[in-house]
Amino acid sequence: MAPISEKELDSMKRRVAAVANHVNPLFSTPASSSSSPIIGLHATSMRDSYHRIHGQVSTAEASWKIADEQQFTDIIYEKAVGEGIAKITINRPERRNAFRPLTVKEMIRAFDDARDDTSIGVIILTGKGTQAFCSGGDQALRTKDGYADPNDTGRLNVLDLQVQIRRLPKPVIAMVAGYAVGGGHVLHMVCDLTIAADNAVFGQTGPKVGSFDGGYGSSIMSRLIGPKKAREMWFLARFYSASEAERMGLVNTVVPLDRLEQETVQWCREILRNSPTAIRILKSALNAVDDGHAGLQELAGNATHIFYRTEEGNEGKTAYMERRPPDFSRFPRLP
Ligand SMILES: CC(C)(COP(=O)(O)OP(=O)(O)OC[C@H]1O[C@@H](n2cnc3c(N)ncnc32)[C@H](O)[C@@H]1OP(=O)(O)O)[C@@H](O)C(=O)NCCC(=O)NCCSC(=O)CCC(=O)c1ccccc1C(=O)O
Repeated sequence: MAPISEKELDSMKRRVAAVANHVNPLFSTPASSSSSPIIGLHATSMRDSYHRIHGQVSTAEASWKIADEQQFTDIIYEKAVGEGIAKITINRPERRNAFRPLTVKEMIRAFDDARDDTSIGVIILTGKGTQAFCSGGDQALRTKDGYADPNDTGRLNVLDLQVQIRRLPKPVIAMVAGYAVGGGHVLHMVCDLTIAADNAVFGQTGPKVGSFDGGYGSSIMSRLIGPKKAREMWFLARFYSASEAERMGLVNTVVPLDRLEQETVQWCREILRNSPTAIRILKSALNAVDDGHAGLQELAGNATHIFYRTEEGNEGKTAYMERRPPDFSRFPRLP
């Protein structure tokens, strides 16, 4: 038998831990979201039978291991030891984590890896340090074609990243400390959930610096905060505090800066003990109407994915391979 690589071993450990975390009650302090309007309900539900059986998720710090086989320079790519969480950190704090084309290319590779790793169930996107999540495209590298690394033709390759996050069949959580502005603001909006630190600042700067995002940056924003507020945010290009952003529906919760990662990891753990297939389909379902044909394709692709795992789906393939007519008669025509 071929020896198991370190990567495969890591992956196996994460899958086993996911099962263990589900069946073993892990009693610890309940998730407390000071700003959550449903805190009372959340606290009450801790006494129901689900919580008696499953307990609370652990609030222990995650232990991160670099998953950097691809030698990144502009990002840090990590996976939590023993649990299904990946973390992608934009690592240009001296530029307030502005992205250049290389940064985006590296993020795309890391997201691809996290998608393909079956032991990963949730991905955190964040920025290095506490001053910025991301300040958008690196203006020093902006050319008339878009953003270009030295000797390259310019492009707007962050648009590919936005589509990748939107279609990725696992939840992506933006963990925001400091500025999330310009294209950085669009990135957090494209993520499925946003957990903000109390020092977070949100806003679009495009109209001030001669740029705009008329794609997801406009349509998703309008869905999140409503058409009037979206116009305000783009036309005036003001900045908003974390609490204003929470009131507007731009973020899921706001926590003290020193609890940002703990809270985010706790949300990841809560997601991880739920059904991966349910989460996968819900993500595509929640995007489907807005994403039109692409949304339908994503949702329907999930149906095919599940169908391939059924006896009925398999009978068609097996019959074809055995050069015989398929026998679908044993499968009921359900009402
Ligand atoms: C983020 C700030 C508000 C932070 O202010 P402050 O804390 O005072 O720090 P500074 O001293 O300003 O900055 C420190 C240092 O970082 C450099 N820097 C910061 N942001 C950028 C940036 N975006 N590009 C290049 N460099 C940046 C800054 O120059 C300083 O360097 P020094 O050498 O120390 O002087 C503030 O920094 C700020 O307002 N930054 C600019 C924000 C901005 O306008 N971003 C660009 C918006 S446009 C965009 O992101 C387009 C993205 C895109 O590709 C796109 C294209 C097409 C469709 C959609 C999109 C999309 O939106 O994604």
